Amino acid sequence: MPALPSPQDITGCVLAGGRGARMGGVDKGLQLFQGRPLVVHALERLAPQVGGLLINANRHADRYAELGAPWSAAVWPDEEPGYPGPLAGFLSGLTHCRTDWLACVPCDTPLFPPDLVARMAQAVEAARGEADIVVAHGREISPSAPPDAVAEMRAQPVFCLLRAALRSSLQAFVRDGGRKIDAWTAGHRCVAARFDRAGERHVFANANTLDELHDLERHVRPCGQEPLRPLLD
Ligand SMILES: Nc1nc2c(ncn2[C@@H]2O[C@H](COP(=O)(O)OP(=O)(O)OP(=O)(O)O)[C@@H](O)[C@H]2O)c(=O)[nH]1
Ligand SMILES: [Mg+2]
Repeated sequence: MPALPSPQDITGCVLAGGRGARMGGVDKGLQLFQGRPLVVHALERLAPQVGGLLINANRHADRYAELGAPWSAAVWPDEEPGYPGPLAGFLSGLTHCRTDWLACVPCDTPLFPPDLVARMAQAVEAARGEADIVVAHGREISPSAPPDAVAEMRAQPVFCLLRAALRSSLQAFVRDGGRKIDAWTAGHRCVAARFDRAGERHVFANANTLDELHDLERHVRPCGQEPLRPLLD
């Protein structure tokens, strides 16, 4: 198998299966961002990077199916009940993808890098194919923060590239009550992909509350032909 996964080897999975507790329990992926549901922004940005798409959601399956239709993105819920966390979303994606790799992104981070998947794939190649998981690393700075705001580079583990063969390991981990992403990834060959270039200060800014969502919205160019970008990088 070649060391560099190509887009056709990768299914993109938009994670929209959370409780949205900090947003008052709403279904986050359906919240509007500049007039369109967050899940649509994620699908639109991920589509050119991968061979196919799926959506992981635990509520409003019909609505997600309708929104995913332009990309033929099927909607799958968690296998485990009770909102066990993002690992359950990874598991659902690994169960239903038909490619060797799965690229996960959350639904609440509309500025994620347009070359996210290619750079995670390059990290597999840099490891000469000796990697089963790539986790994105980057800063998480709101576009509304002052220009001199600083934040540490840190793992952004819901942005990851997973080898599909990890499914049974993840299923066992989740069934045994495992919930922490890093506890699971630590048992596998895991490498980092760094997103620290000019213009990448805000790429992992995510909306966990409605205030954060509106704040993010105010500081991003209205959508046009170009991917969403912060007003000031
Ligand atoms: N499938 C699935 N995905 C989840 C679950 N919990 C969180 N996620 C996803 O993981 C990503 C990051 O989670 P959060 O930003 O905390 O979103 P959330 O869990 O909906 O929000 P809070 O309830 O406020 O923590 C989001 O894309 C969520 O949809 C879960 O139990 N199942
Ligand atoms: Mg979040």
